[in-house]
Amino acid sequence: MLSHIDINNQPTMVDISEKLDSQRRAVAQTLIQLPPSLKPYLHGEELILKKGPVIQTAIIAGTMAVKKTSDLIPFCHQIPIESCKFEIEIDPTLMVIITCEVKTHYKTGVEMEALCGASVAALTIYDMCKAVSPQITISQTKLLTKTGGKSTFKRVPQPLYGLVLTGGKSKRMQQDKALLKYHDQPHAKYIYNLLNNYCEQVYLSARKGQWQHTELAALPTLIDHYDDMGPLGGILTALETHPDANWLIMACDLAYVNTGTIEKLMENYHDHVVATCYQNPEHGFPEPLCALYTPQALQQFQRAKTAKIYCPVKVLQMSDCYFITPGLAQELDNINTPDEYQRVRHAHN
Ligand SMILES: Nc1nc2c(ncn2[C@@H]2O[C@H](COP(=O)(O)OP(=O)(O)OP(=O)(O)O)[C@@H](O)[C@H]2O)c(=O)[nH]1
Ligand SMILES: [Mg+2]
Repeated sequence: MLSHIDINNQPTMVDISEKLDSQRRAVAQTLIQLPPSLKPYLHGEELILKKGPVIQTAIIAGTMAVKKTSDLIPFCHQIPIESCKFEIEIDPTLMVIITCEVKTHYKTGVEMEALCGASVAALTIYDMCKAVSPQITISQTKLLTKTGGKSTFKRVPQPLYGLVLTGGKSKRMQQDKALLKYHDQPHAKYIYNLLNNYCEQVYLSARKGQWQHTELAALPTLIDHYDDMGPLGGILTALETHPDANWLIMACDLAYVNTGTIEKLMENYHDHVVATCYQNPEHGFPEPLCALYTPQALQQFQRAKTAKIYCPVKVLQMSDCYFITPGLAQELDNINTPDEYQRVRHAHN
């Protein structure tokens, strides 16, 4: 029998009286697209309107809503809320990203509380901004994660494909970087296997006939649709081949990447940005050749090609990205010359 229906087929609150307490956490998110007419009211991370500070008010409203969830949703239990945190970010396109995290130590989960909090915070922003313009869209209210209790939930990119960029000419290295060994196999194959643990399908990105008669020949490959465009040509080929996919994209000359490098990208997956990517710890620029792209990347790369911008760093600099920092400074070093290669080999041994 369903626990939401009683013996008379009437709806009922799930009986949790016999359940034991456990630590629980839920994170929900919602997005609000504000129109450009609100731009003049933006002061740093706050929107100041006649009615008051919008973001601060939304956080207060959202927190109150979290505590009131069981009053609003008929079969929600009253849950002792032990922590409620909001993060509200406004991106350059005036997309407001509301994230609400709720914790409790109780018999049942707090996902409804997190969703309710995010929703009411969004409605509060709507209410405060509508006098300037009602051209506001609230969208994509969703649960991001839920832990504790019987089942854990985590939102994952779907579908997720992998791409190992190998189409370069390795001029500086004077031998194919994709075939160099940092572990016990050609490094392109090592990265291919690494990505395969997360992706539905992984491809090498290469020029026509490039890996004939090598260990890489047997791996599924996407042949560049565009010549002389460098990695951008390979990335664009992949994005065009599966336009609805998310992509983990990695260059074959990243000697230090490991499971942790990918886990961190996956943990920070956000479907409303163009890419989740590492930020170079020294120079601050985004690292496009070790990144998790969403389907929004296709349009950005096509635009770049039309504008004759072939540098993937520039494409990401012009895009809305979610930045993360590498664990170790060297984690994303690409190895381009025989000297660098020897140094890595020495360090390994
Ligand atoms: N698919 C594809 N990948 C490329 C292309 N050019 C470079 N790449 C890959 O992009 C990554 C970074 O490129 P570079 O560091 O310039 O590598 P490279 O061009 O082989 O090396 P150099 O010839 O020394 O510049 C490497 O994984 C390359 O294999 C290309 O035209 N097509
Ligand atoms: Mg090159």
